[in-house]
Amino acid sequence: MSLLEVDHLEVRYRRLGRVKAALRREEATFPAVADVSFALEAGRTLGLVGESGSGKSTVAKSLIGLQPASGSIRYGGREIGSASQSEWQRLRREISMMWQDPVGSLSPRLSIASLVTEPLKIQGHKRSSDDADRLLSMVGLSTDLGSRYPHQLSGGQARRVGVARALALDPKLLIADEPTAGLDMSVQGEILNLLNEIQSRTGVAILVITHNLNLVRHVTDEVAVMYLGRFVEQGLTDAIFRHPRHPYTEALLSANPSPNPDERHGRTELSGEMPSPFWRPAGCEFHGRCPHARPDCADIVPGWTGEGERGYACRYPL
Ligand SMILES: Nc1ncnc2c1ncn2[C@@H]1O[C@H](COP(=O)(O)OP(=O)(O)OP(=O)(O)O)[C@@H](O)[C@H]1O
Repeated sequence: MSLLEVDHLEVRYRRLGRVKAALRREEATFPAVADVSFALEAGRTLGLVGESGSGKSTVAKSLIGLQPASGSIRYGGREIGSASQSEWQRLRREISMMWQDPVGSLSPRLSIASLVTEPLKIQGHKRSSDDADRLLSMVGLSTDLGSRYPHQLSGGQARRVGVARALALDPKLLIADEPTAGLDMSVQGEILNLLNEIQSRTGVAILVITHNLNLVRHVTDEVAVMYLGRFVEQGLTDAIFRHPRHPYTEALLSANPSPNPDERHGRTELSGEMPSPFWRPAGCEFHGRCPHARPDCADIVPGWTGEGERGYACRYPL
């Protein structure tokens, strides 16, 4: 049994102007996430990648109970998709979310010691300066920083504080949304090493949502590529980086070439913009932007092909 098992997840949002849409008998909601399934084991890291608007954050919000979804979300073997508020109070100790800019969004008037230990307080635990020192040390920060305030930290220190907060309750699952966004390359590397090191020490499972393929390459065991709310390719990171089968995956990788000669493959340029999820193209939803599309791609929805260490949804894979 995996720690997290997601089956046929679907999230629908209301369309803006839904009264007009209802009058025209169009659907008033649209699927921002459709038929998403995956499993994540303890101690493993899965990366969710895709362009802006592909549905990554929506998946994360449904996993932490902030966005109603259909389908099944099982955590530790138990269905949590329809967990009550009080069940979520308990689950929040085990499933932790690290938001983008985790410190910038917090109160500038709280000291760093208060910020890192706040999750303990919210869960009703007594907190002491020892807790703050332990958490700051865990993320490689000097305990002296506890008496400072967020605006006095560098970007890298602030991100470490965000990691400390997210891990304060010793979660089993960490969902990290763009953990390296806005950091320069060397600091990004430090944060990636920190996540890897904490995972090997604690066995926490990590779901990382990102545009940053370097991050995916360095911290994930598996990757799922999202396009218009669906997975188009999913599997072991090494296999996918060595030989992407879906043209969309190759296009994302081409935009961020690897220094590793084993990861040199053809180049696919992405043209145009991702369509809106409520005007979904017929056939393969990627066909209008795919340089390898054939005429029938516009009509026939590609099924899922499982192939050893990965699967993909393309009738004419690379
Ligand atoms: N509350 C909402 N109401 C209606 N539509 C929404 C809402 N939140 C997101 N969307 C739409 O759902 C789709 C998926 O958005 P989502 O934020 O999950 O994508 P994302 O891949 O996380 O993007 P980013 O990388 O920019 O964070 C987009 O078309 C977005 O415009």
